[in-house]
Amino acid sequence: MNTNEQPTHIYCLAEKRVVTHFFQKKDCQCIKFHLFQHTIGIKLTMEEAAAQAFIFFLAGFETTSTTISFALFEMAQNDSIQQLAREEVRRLFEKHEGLTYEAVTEMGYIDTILFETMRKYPPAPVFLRKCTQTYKIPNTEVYIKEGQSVLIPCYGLHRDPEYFPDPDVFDPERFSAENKSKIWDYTYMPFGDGPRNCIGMRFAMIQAKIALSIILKNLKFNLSKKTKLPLTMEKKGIILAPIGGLWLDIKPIRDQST
Ligand code: HEM
Repeated sequence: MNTNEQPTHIYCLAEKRVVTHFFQKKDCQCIKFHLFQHTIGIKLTMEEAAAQAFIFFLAGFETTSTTISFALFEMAQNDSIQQLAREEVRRLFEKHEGLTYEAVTEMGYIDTILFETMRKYPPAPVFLRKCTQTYKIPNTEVYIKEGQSVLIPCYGLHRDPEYFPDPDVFDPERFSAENKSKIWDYTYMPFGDGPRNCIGMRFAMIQAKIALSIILKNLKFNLSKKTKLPLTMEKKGIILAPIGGLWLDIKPIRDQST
């Protein structure tokens, strides 16, 4: 790092963690860190360690919380979907005696809700690639030149009526076991695609299902008048976010049989 620059918060945190924990205490984590460096044959500099910590923080936090918020927003407007999801949670909590890994993996309906939420509101609305080899798009005269940046319009593809009829309608059934296979390749990519797709995909799905199941079991929610409809999205952010936020009226469920 350039010593004239102020270290970033993430850099300081990473340095504290790596230096004190890995290098001075020489505990189990330290051995794992050295083994990892040895195995892949790469030595991480402090800046690289800080960059990795930063991308995990950026990519792993807001994306999942945004997805959970939009899922609640859609369920607040679709009471039958909210009720079906709650029934699934109750059934699986009863079957598995609480919130277990098995219960989470069997939450098929909530899976479809999350997939449909990420179709309508992909947290990363666009992502980028850099062309490494000049490529001619088949049956056209269009060339993508080496070194050229390519922007992949995930939000646009997900809302294209050619691939998703009535794209503004929230319909988890699009992702039912029967319908999922009918979706065209590369038209649905909330986690990106290829060797650099989202590394946290499985973790994100589990995390979101745990959060949603606890919320659905204990709370009932409706749309608050404070939410401005139709939603308009912030134009400057990296992660999709509605202007003015999402507001819900939330009530605790006292009688678990309702
Ligand atoms: C709903 C939640 C999430 C969504 C929608 C999401 C989406 C994405 C997308 C679109 C990319 C770019 C993929 C590409 O360019 O092909 C990405 C990359 C990445 N994501 Fe996620 N993500 C989520 C959660 C997470 C979580 C929980 C973590 C970590 C704990 C994470 C870590 C990463 C990392 C490290 C990358 C960069 C991978 C690379 O460049 O090789 N993400 N994510």
